[in-house]
Amino acid sequence: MKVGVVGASGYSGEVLVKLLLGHPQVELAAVTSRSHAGKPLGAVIPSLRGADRGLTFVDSDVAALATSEIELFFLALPHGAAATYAKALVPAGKRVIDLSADFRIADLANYQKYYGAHQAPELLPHARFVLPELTPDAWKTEAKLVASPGCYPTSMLVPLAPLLKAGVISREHIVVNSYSGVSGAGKKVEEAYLYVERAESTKAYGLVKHRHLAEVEEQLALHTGAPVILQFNPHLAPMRRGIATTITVPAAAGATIEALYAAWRAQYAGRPFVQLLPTGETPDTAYVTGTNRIDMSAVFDPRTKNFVITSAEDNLVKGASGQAVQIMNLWCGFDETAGLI
Ligand SMILES: NC(=O)C1=CN([C@@H]2O[C@H](COP(=O)(O)OP(=O)(O)OC[C@H]3O[C@@H](n4cnc5c(N)ncnc54)[C@H](OP(=O)(O)O)[C@@H]3O)[C@@H](O)[C@H]2O)C=CC1
Ligand SMILES: CC(=O)N[C@@H](CCC(=O)OP(=O)(O)O)C(=O)O
Repeated sequence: MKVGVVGASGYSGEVLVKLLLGHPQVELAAVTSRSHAGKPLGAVIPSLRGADRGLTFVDSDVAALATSEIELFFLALPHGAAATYAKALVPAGKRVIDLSADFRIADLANYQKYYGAHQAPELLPHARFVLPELTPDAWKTEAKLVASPGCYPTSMLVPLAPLLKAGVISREHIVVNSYSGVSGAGKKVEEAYLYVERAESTKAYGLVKHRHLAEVEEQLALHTGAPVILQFNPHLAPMRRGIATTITVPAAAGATIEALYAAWRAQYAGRPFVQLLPTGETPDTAYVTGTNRIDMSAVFDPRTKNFVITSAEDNLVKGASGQAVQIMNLWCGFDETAGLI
């Protein structure tokens, strides 16, 4: 099957390209970028020098992509831009997996509250938000367009959704602190992301209403049947990639750590990309970088009666491109783990 990456010169695009070049069932047939059109892939992504299969960047010309032989496109574009591509590709019969936020939020008013005007609201009924370990299978036949979850949302939804559903944690007073590598901000030249600003320094940002709350709260309400409100505190950490998330939440009356792990095991038994670490052992971004895994664990604090839950993932793999490949695998009937570790 021929696939293409639109926006292949960005951070998530680069990781997608590498995963797809190593995928046993697909042929990477197009890599696009407006600013690098005409350049060999290995000249723009130096880690692929000599290994770029002769691919050359083409312009991100949506009309040409819509009439190409390519069956499935990954959109690794900023939100807003992604919708304008989907608007032409989906009616042309292409499958689209969008890494941006444009189709993650089913409720248009909720999208507009955080992102402003939507460029293709007519596609929303055909789009499905898919977090493979949580989303019921119906999406595989219903979707024309799949929204891959955000990086921070993956790090919270995977731990929280089964626990809220099982009633082992409180629905209130959920506090989430996340620490992201700087690649999470995309490949942009801004003072805030310069080496001198970010090296050996950590700071909170995006308080108190980060845009990812839109999809996290919508998904938690969907999975658990009632509204959930989170306090979300994102931080920029001095690392290239990775997200470490710590969630503090009151335990439900009588809930034990064993009940918490039982709820996780019930949801994730047999899922290759969710690893449960024993209570007392905490996940580390160093051990998930380059993998499609999310590692997580929890501990009960008898003093405060809180559970403290921690997760770690690579923002560019399970938080973006690896998860998008996992979605393609499930959508196209390939092995879920094809091309992924
Ligand atoms: N970085 C991360 O950790 C994560 C990112 N995402 C999402 O994935 C998407 C891509 O993110 P990321 O890789 O970080 O972004 P980057 O800024 O690193 O890359 C963006 C890519 O899109 C292209 N592009 C930029 N503007 C436009 C436009 N208006 N029209 C067409 N192409 C454009 C750029 O190439 P050129 O300008 O040459 O065309 C580049 O290839 C975003 O929606 C982001 O929110 C999701 C999860 C995690
Ligand atoms: C560190 C950093 O700046 N992170 C980005 C989120 C990462 C991202 O790309 O957002 P999506 O997952 O929605 O695509 C931010 O806070 O806006």
